[in-house]
Amino acid sequence: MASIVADGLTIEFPLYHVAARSLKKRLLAKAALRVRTDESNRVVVAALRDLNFTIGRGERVALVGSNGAGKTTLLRTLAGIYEPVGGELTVKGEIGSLIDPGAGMDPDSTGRENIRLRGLYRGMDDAGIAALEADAATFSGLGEFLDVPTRGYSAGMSIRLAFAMATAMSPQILLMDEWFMAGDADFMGKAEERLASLVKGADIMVIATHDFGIVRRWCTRAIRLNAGRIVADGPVEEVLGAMEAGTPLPAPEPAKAEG
Ligand SMILES: Nc1ncnc2c1ncn2[C@@H]1O[C@H](COP(=O)(O)OP(=O)(O)OP(=O)(O)O)[C@@H](O)[C@H]1O
Repeated sequence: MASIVADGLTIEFPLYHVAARSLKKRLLAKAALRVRTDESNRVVVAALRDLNFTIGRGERVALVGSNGAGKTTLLRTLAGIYEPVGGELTVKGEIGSLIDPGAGMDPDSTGRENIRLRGLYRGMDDAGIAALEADAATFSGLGEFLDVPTRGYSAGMSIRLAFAMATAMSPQILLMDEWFMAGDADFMGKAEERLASLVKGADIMVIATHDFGIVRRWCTRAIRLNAGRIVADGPVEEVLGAMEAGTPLPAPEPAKAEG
């Protein structure tokens, strides 16, 4: 059964090019809550700090919070793109991610080749790959562009292909960034039904979004992040209601300084 368990999950990014002593000092003083120096005297930004949560089967979770809160970082960590520097993350179940349209695509290969590569990566047999190719070709509506290297695709074309490929499979855990819901109107009209059945078929969905309409429509639970910490976690109306009412956040704790 699909599940996600985070226990003290922490993600940090080193900030390179911050070697000059005075700049480092100024940065640390200004952003003391989020930035610290590590044991190697590097300046690091704490993108996620000590997160604890469990997501189980049937939950559709929205990650909400202001810019830089950590939503995308958490989504990417769940997808296995970032390694935690602290704590533990246990993800059980096959993941399908609609996070970066270019992720997992070879820019020098054509759309069609990328579809085949994805099928191979998923361990599909020839018949499965042919079916995937036919389905993604029809659904993406890319026509002759399917035989052009994806490097030359516009953002909208990349979304179409990524969407077509991802929704042709049915992952147990669906990870999604909101802009996957923001394709052109024509395409989204067609995509809507498919997205709904994808969400329905998944055991767990996690979506990062600023759009409360999307949250209310698709989600059962909201986790609110602020400066890399969870500040609220509960039913959608409870979390969004507090955000809309402007309920003040608890005072943030500074990142632990080591250097
Ligand atoms: N690759 C990276 N290198 C360095 N810092 C990063 C990196 N990715 C994210 N960060 C930092 O981590 C913090 C969280 O960023 P993140 O993109 O996860 O926020 P977000 O909630 O998704 O924001 P937005 O709503 O603007 O997309 C920010 O301070 C950001 O600058």
